[in-house]
Amino acid sequence: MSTHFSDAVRRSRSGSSAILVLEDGRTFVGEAYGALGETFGEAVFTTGMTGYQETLTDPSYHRQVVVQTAPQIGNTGVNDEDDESSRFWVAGYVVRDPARRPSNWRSTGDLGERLAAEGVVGISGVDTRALTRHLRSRGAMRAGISSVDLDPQSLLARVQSAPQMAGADLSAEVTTSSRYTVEAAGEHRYTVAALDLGIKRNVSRRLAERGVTTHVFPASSSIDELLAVSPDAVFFSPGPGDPATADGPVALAREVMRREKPLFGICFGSQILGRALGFGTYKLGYGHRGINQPVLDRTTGKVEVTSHNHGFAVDAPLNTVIDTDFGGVEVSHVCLNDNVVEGLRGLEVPAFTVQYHPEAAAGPHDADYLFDRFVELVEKKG
Ligand SMILES: NC(=O)CC[C@H](N)C(=O)O
Repeated sequence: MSTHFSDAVRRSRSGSSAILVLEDGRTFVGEAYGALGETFGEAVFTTGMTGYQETLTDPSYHRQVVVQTAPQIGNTGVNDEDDESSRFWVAGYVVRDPARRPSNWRSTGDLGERLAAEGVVGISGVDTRALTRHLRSRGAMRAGISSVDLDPQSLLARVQSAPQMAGADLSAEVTTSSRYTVEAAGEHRYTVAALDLGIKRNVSRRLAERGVTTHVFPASSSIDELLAVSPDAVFFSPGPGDPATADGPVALAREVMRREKPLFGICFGSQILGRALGFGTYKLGYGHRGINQPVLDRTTGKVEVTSHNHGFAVDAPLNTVIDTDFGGVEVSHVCLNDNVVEGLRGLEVPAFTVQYHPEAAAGPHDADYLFDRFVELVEKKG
């Protein structure tokens, strides 16, 4: 460790020191936040000003070191209502200024303590603006956080041998071990079989509000297992990892479409459906993560402000009807920041997808209508 560097480590504000090392060698010094220890993952930034609890519990962040661009994190503590799954999933957590004293009427605890209890190794006191600009110009990359080894060179060697996100097949690590059911709220109207590739609770909640009973299935389920609950429709969930690895779910999506069951896919589910229709997927430079991404719904001409969390995207031509094994398909939604494909729609097969998060949690509710569209598709089919 250079003298200059150890001085910086000693100067850190309080508690234990920690370092963050990116795979290109860029290093940030700060304080340990959450659990003490060492962790590795893909460094990505999210721009949401609210919703850190939903972010931390979103399974799609599995194996990612999440950088919050919002400078103050933890102000409203944690509560018993906002978890999007049964645990924290992020591989590591990077913030600038953690709240010393959380305050909110729903708060039941402190974020730093919850991070520690969940075993999430984090770092605070980081210049998250500089880090974000670095990731934005160089791209998302592997990173390590350590409060046990403060030597950047030795940490860098381990960062460089950590697994990449490209090629990562993570569904089996986040999916439910057995099937469970989320009952419709009020009168039951329809039954949906949902493939859990890393589902968020708000998806089944949004469906339940519309009279849908959702049976949530493990990622490795077969078409016969799905059909055994006599679903009116099938849903493919969001989830972590590289869609290029998801051959099992891609084959399943083709089976669903062959049977002309209505099919809706969100995010990872959208990428899988894209592949099932014959499109490729690719890795974005630094991804879309935040809750104010503008998306154009080309079927209505309306712009919606939406919640995103994706590092990969579907490669499909924007301005034409595309001929696929399942008939004509068009790009229904695009991101207005960069023209990335944000949704697909079958013109003959009853299937559609969005690459972003109509379930929000966190985020605005502009895209809530997509759950209505799903139910309308089921109605039409029935
Ligand atoms: N939220 C998601 O479903 C993410 C999908 C995929 N893992 C990506 O990063 O693009």
